[in-house]
Amino acid sequence: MSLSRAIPSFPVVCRPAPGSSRTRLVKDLVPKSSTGLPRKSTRKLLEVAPRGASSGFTRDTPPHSLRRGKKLFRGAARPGGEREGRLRSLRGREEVKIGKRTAGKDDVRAHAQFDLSTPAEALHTLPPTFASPPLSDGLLQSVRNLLGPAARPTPIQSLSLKHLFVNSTSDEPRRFLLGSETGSGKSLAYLLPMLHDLKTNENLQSRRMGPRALVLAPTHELARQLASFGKALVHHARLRVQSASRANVASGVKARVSAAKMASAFTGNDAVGEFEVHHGSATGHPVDMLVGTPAKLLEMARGNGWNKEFTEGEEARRKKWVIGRPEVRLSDVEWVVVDEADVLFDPDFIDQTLLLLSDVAAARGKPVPIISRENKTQAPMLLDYPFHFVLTSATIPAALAAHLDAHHPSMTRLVSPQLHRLPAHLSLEFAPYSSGNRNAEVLAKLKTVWRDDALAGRPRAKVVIFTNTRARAGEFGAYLSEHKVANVVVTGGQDSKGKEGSGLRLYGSNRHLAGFLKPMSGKEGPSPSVLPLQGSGGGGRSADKVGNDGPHVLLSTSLLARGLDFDPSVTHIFVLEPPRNTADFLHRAGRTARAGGSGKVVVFGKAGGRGSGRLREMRQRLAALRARR
Ligand SMILES: Nc1ncnc2c1ncn2[C@@H]1O[C@H](COP(=O)(O)OP(=O)(O)OP(=O)(O)O)[C@@H](O)[C@H]1O
Repeated sequence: MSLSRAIPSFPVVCRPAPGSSRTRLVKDLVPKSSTGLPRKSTRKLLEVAPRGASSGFTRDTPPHSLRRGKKLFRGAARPGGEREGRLRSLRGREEVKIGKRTAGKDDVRAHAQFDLSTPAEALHTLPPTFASPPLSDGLLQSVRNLLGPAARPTPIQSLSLKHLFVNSTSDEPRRFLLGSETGSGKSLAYLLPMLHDLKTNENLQSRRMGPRALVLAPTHELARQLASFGKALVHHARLRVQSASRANVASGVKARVSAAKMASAFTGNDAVGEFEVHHGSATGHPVDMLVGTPAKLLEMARGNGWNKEFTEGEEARRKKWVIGRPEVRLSDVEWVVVDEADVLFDPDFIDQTLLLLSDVAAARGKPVPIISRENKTQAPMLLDYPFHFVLTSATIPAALAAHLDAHHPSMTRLVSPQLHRLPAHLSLEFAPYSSGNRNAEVLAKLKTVWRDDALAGRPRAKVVIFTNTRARAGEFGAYLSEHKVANVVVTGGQDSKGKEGSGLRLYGSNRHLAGFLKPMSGKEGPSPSVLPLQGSGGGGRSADKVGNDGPHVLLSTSLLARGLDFDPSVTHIFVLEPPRNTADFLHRAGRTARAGGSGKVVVFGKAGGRGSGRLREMRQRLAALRARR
């Protein structure tokens, strides 16, 4: 089959909204509204890890030793709209019934934002260790190298070990939603069964041209990190993992790579720049797992410029807009994972995501209907994708749950008991601005953190500061520079002219970001940051090796709040204004206190007057999540 024939010929009925996905992600990650599709009566399989498992990062004892029993919960069928109606009628009352228990206002608030329909008390026997089987020997070795020999699976990983490893001869597509709090190891929870399956069913003789697994992520930064993680895992399994995302280079540096080089990266030859190239193996077989944003993967599958408005006629010729050659074919794709599914199914991304999924289905010879959120009158229809389909998220907004109810009613939802909660060892401080000079107050707080570190003999904390706008990130970065505090600003709209990129303030490149991200190891042994886990929750600071000569302050918007695995040396998150919704807050806060480690979030906001309600509201919402039983 030629590459062009792999591209579906049906008309495109949905186009991504204008502006890059990256730009829109920076603006707002709010799941604004549901897809508009009516909720459907559904019966699905739900299972939670036991509550006693806590965050699950215990190293010495199996995390599930406190299990109280076992039971597979099958959620009762829910008539369309029942939950929404129930919530409406509940608002304003002090105590209400949710399921079998009485809930307070707190629960009602939490229910309004997130899907909490998975009951918390369904208890199970789950695998307490990483073992072979079900893992292959090679994967097990990689896990031990990455996490240390004593590492135990987290609850979401135990659920995955139990349910996602199935008889490899089964043709039945696996469909799962994995939900667990930030930093709880969801990447491994989907990578292990997927890589295991790819290895088990590997056939080096077949003339395969395209990837066998796609992992979708909302940002290039996350795509690159997931690809690095995947590479570390497949070291012993000898599979090929590739990031489709271009390097995030410093301002003014151009890193275009020719289509020929792109193509060669997928056939085992070398390339530079755009791709992190895994040098060709002896067999020269193409990439097994490809990670990228939906926009990037669509571009590779359909050809560069496929979504430009003017592809034919005078204007196109004038502007030299020509649809490029497809660089990758989708007919070999057996697995699709949607990481950060709540974002990729939110209104800003859902069209691209669904289009890519339908392209894969069509390329595999089983086209599915293309649904469009614009066509709200459509009846819910099943999307029976001909591949294994796994979604993961640290938050399950009601809109995502509605989409799954409507189109994937049989999808199994596996959730950890800590879903929609802050990490166990994360402390929270609210810091209302007390003067008109907000910048000075934040700087003073920063200095207090570092002074405390010095007094305690700890290495200086790295601090990630989130703002709601790019302008604010840039402005505060400039202020810090004036006060001799080196910082990096990584936002979706860096100054491409490099105007402000001089001096102490750096406009983010991969190198600068790397100083804050957890380094990847896996070949020789665990990375310094995962070896010595200290304190009750483990996850002590890494050795002072991770770019600690560079800036200790990173400023960003929501761009970096999703999925990125920050180093344990990032012990503080500053949130300069309350984010627009709780989900965004949970993701920002979750960049610290990862993998059972500890950390602190300081939330700034107006103390009084106009706009002060947002801080109060954020407090109430977080209290609601905390109070949830
Ligand atoms: N079983 C384990 N024991 C110890 N560390 C682990 C374990 N599983 C994963 N980790 C580490 O935990 C960190 C967080 O993992 P990961 O990024 O997959 O979390 P996540 O749940 O996807 O978070 P987010 O929701 O923020 O994307 C990683 O550094 C990973 O190496």
